[in-house]
Amino acid sequence: MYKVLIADPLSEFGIQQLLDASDVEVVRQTNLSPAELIDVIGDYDALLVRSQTQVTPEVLAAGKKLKAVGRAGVGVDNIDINAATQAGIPVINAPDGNTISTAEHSFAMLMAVARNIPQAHKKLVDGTWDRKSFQGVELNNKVLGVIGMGRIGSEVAKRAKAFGMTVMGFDPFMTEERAQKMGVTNATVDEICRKADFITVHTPLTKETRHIISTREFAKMKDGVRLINCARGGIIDEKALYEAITTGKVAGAALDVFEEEPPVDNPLVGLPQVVTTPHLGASTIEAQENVAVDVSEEILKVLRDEPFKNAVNLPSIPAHVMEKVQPYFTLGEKLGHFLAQVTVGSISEISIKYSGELTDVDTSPLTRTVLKGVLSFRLGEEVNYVNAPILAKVRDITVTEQKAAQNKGFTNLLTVSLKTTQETRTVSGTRLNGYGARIVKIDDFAIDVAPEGYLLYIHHNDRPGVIGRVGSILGENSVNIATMQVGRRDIGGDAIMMLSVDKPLTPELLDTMGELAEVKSVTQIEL
Ligand SMILES: NC(=O)C1=CN([C@@H]2O[C@H](COP(=O)(O)OP(=O)(O)OC[C@H]3O[C@@H](n4cnc5c(N)ncnc54)[C@H](O)[C@@H]3O)[C@@H](O)[C@H]2O)C=CC1
Ligand SMILES: O=C(O)C(=O)COP(=O)(O)O
Repeated sequence: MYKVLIADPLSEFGIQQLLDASDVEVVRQTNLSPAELIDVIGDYDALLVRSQTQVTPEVLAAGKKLKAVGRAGVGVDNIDINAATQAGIPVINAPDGNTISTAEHSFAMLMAVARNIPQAHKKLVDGTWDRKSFQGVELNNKVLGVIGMGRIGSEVAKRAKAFGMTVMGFDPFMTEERAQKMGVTNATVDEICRKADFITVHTPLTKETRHIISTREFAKMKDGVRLINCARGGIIDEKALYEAITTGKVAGAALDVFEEEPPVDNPLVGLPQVVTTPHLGASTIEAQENVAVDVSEEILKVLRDEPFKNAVNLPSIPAHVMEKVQPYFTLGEKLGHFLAQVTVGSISEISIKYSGELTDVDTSPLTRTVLKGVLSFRLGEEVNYVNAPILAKVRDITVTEQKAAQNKGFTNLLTVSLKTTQETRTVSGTRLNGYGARIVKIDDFAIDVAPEGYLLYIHHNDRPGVIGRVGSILGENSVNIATMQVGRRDIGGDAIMMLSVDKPLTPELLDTMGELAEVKSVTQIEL
């Protein structure tokens, strides 16, 4: 039974599939203090949060059983991604579900600041019919600058155009073609500052975007400009914004997010020109249902060891790539695991060669499976697809990927080599139609073995009687042979035997086999 802790309020409808899952127990405990969370997290397999709960390195370290952290929303700045990656914990977010709600909220804020709606409302509620103080501005024919033209920024731009605004957008990933298609002028931050009547930010908060709008940028802006931040506090420098408003440069600002949340003694809150909401961008029935459904679905997949998408600490795999690489995930892992068991010495290099149709796609997800297979032999459950590359790197293991169009007759062929301080060993595998995964080559020996169960890998001299003696010893010791394959280079030369057996051999029996005449080595492998 998997235990899932929901630490921030999530939509009941959205988490229904978790509640319905017979292999999951859901516990809802919101408003836990950091110390309380650290205290309880050790019992849980997954943790689900929104933006409130801080998932610190200490929380992750205490979460000994944690297999996933889910974020029902986009921004993951409340989760220590580095620490999660080091610990091999996938962080799953729900990037699509709240786009429209946040774009609509941003637009509502833009209109509120253009027409002083909250201020006028408040005055009327307080008893004053004041029609003079709240003259606003039209949006029609005004210039809107959008910094960050991702999901939300693009939706805001679309709505602005419907209101007759000219839109200038800045995003390092926006191509000229996409800008044209959207009817947006591709601009720099500098150009936006000089020309825009309204500026809205929709980037994540990063080192680069922190204070992307500050004193220098305000100085370039038109008098009477209005700013909107429904992304993250700190993208607009709050001190510089306060200064720009109080000196009359900026006519107004609409803020849904703050450098410190909730804001404490923040002079912007309460300024007559500033409209504020308490981080409500994603707070709609629809968005909350969407993000909770999305993240619950993904968390279930992680817990059940099924392929998942949207992990922020794993590269996402497009569907057309997934279709090609997924059938090889298990094979990749098994080839790695096989080599880790047959090699001696400490590993210095893992190289993977892909040939055939796999050369057309990004094979890095497959490389992760190979690394997991190699490293998990020694490091056990500590290794997974998230942390395998880091664990290899900290151990100074070089990982190389090679692609060769030539495929030696197989639709696809994966060849993995492991270089250690003492030797280099190589294994190749493929998937055969109707037969599934097969190991087809070990070092220089052609072979055909299913990579599963208990295997005995015997290196011997090609002499009459060796195979019979091996079979007899196993039979005398009640070890049933399921399949047997032999491979040799030349008649009477170096040869290998690969047996799959129904149960593992005792160390004593392995020693006895190793002492047989003409047998050079016997290695037991479990796949
Ligand atoms: N107020 C709220 O409740 C909500 C806030 N958000 C926040 O909104 C922001 C945007 O979310 P999405 O549009 O879903 O993300 P997104 O990832 O689709 O878009 C972000 C865009 O910012 C761009 N970007 C990154 N660095 C940049 C830079 N230096 N200059 C200009 N652009 C840059 C990226 O290229 C990307 O296109 C995030 O910070 C997210 O956390 C999201 C949902 C709700
Ligand atoms: O999705 C995001 O990035 C948000 O900021 C929404 O935050 P929330 O889930 O409403 O606490």
